[in-house]
Amino acid sequence: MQDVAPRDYRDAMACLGAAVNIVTTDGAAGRAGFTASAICSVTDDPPTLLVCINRSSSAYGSVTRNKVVCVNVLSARHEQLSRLFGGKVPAEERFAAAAWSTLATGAPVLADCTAAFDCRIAHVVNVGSHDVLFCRVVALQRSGCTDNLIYFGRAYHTVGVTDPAEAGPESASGPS
Ligand SMILES: NC(=O)C1=CN([C@@H]2O[C@H](COP(=O)(O)OP(=O)(O)OC[C@H]3O[C@@H](n4cnc5c(N)ncnc54)[C@H](O)[C@@H]3O)[C@@H](O)[C@H]2O)C=CC1
Ligand SMILES: Cc1cc2nc3c(=O)[nH]c(=O)nc-3n(C[C@H](O)[C@H](O)[C@H](O)COP(=O)(O)O)c2cc1C
Repeated sequence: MQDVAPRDYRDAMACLGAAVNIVTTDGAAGRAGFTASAICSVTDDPPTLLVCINRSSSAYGSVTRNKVVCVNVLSARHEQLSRLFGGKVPAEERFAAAAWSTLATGAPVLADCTAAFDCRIAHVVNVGSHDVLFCRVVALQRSGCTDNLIYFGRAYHTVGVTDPAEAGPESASGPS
C-alpha cells in the first residue's frame, strides 16, 4: 500500500469545505483562542462535539489546562477576525478586535456569532500532530443564524439562507 504524502493529503482536504469557528478558552491557565475548521458534532446524547487542536498552537497549553472551550461559529462579517485568530497575532490583540461575554464555563463567547457551544473537555485523544478534544456542551447561544463563513479551496466563502425563519428562533440555554 502506497503512503499518501502530507502535501497531497492537504491538497485534497482543501477540496472539503468546512465552517469556520473561533475556539476560545479562559481560566487559571489564561485566555486564548484560535481559528478552527476541524470541528464536528459527535452525538446529541450527551451533547458532544470534537475539536482538533495542533499541539504546536499558542492556545494549546491554555486549552488543555483550563479544560474548557467555547466554539464560536462565524458568519461572513467575521472574516477579518478569523484571520486574526488564525495565527501569529498576540492573544490580547485577537480578543481586542471583538466583543465577548461568557455563558457557563467562563470561556469567551463572541457577541454576534451565529452559534456558540460552551463546553467542558471530557476526553482527549492524541493523533499525530493534533489532540482530538471530545467536548461536552454545557450551554448554548444562537443568534441571527442566517449565514456561515466557510473555508474552501484555501479561501473564505459564505453560505446563507434567504429566509431567516428556516434557521429557527434565536435562543440561549444552559446554566449561566
Ligand atoms: N486542521 C488544522 O490544523 C488546519 C490548519 N490550517 C492551517 O492554516 C494555514 C493555512 O492553510 P491553507 O492555506 O488552507 O493550506 P494547507 O495546505 O496548509 O491546508 C489545506 C487543508 O488541509 C488541512 N490541513 C492543513 N494543515 C493541517 C494539519 N496540520 N493537520 C490536519 N489538516 C490540515 C485543512 O483541511 C486545510 O483546509 C496552515 O498553517 C494550516 O496548517 C488550516 C486548516 C485546518
Ligand atoms: C481557516 C483556518 C482553519 C484552521 N483550523 C484549525 C483547526 O481546526 N485546528 C488547529 O489546530 N488549527 C487550525 N488552524 C490554524 C490555527 O488557527 C492557527 O495555527 C493557530 O492560531 C496557531 O497559531 P498561533 O500558534 O500563532 O496561535 C486553522 C487556520 C485557519 C486559517
